[in-house]
Amino acid sequence: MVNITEKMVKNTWRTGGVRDVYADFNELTMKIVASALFGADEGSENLAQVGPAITQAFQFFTRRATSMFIVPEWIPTFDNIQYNSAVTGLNKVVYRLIDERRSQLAGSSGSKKKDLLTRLLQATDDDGSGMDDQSLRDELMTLLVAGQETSAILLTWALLMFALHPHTQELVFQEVSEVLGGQPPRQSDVSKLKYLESFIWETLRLMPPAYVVGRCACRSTELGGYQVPEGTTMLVSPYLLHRDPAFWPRALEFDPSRWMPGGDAKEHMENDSFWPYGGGPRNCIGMGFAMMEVTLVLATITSRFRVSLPSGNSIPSPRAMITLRPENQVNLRLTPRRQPKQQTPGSSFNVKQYDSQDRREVSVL
Ligand code: HEM
Repeated sequence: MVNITEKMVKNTWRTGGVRDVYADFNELTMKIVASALFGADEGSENLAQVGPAITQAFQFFTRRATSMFIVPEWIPTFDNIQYNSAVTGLNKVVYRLIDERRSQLAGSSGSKKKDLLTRLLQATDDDGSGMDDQSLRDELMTLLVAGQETSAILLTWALLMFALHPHTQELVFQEVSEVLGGQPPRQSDVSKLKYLESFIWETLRLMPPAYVVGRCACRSTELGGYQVPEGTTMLVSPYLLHRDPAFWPRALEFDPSRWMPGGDAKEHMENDSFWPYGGGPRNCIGMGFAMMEVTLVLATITSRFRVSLPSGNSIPSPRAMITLRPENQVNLRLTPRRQPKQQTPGSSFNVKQYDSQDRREVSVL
């Protein structure tokens, strides 16, 4: 994760300037998730084919989700033809990857790759049988689709929050400098970056990428005084829940310190008024991956750049599609920071330096 982010920062963002961070994060999270799932290397032909095909399939579903009339997929409209060709392209790449890896693992030297594909290919049922190609393809595609865009959106809203609440950005910078001592972040640093974690929870509270979560009643029941017939789909909105003043004091205020020790937010994780990753036994399987990814990416970026909204630009707004994604481009200014001298990592960071004068409600979003 860090290597891929460092490459983006060194190659694409090197001199800073104004960038559409939403586009950059979509590319970045595609590379990260593809590398974790099937070891697709940056610049590889496989990755070059998967990225655009996923984007095309997503655009199709987005248009579908917001369209009044749904044309069955077998009718050869322009949209359907494009979608079917994207799926065919994706299948071709994923089946080829599975084939190649199967052969490598069967060969005498095995495969050095320790990604999810290798692990799934090595997994067996109690009767000794492994997964067939279609099940493998379905697993990989589910994780790729569920794990790429959501993380890109969260990273985008996080950078926008940095720009809108500069004092939180400086606090993250101080903590990151203190903990990392000028070195790139490592997995073991994640648990030490408490303020950054709080910042991410607060971004997820106000701007949850999965703004709505569905449940289907498997039998008729009564819920909150309403009769719910079997088969009914019900939608719960984390977006509304997280902004409800009945559950959240100062609900519209962006205040990461509410998640710090002594703050009042953590109890909401237990009382079901905080649902950015859903809830119950079918909650998000990728939560740990996403939190690690977003922490490492933000730590890498914060130590190198100050993020701001270019003067004269309006605040980018969200659009509730399948996910709560930015309506348009999210152009932010990245100003390179002077690199701090390498120092011994420490832990004297103190959130009491928090300056409340600069708090601002996010009702504009
Ligand atoms: C910021 C990033 C992410 C957010 C906000 C997010 C959010 C969610 C939400 C709200 C659900 C529905 C849970 C429910 O119905 O209770 C979900 C399901 C799921 N997510 Fe994520 N997710 C993220 C990242 C990821 C990643 C990185 C992966 C995998 C690499 C992933 C894989 C999945 C899968 C497979 C499911 C379906 C689980 C099931 O039905 O059992 N997600 N996610």
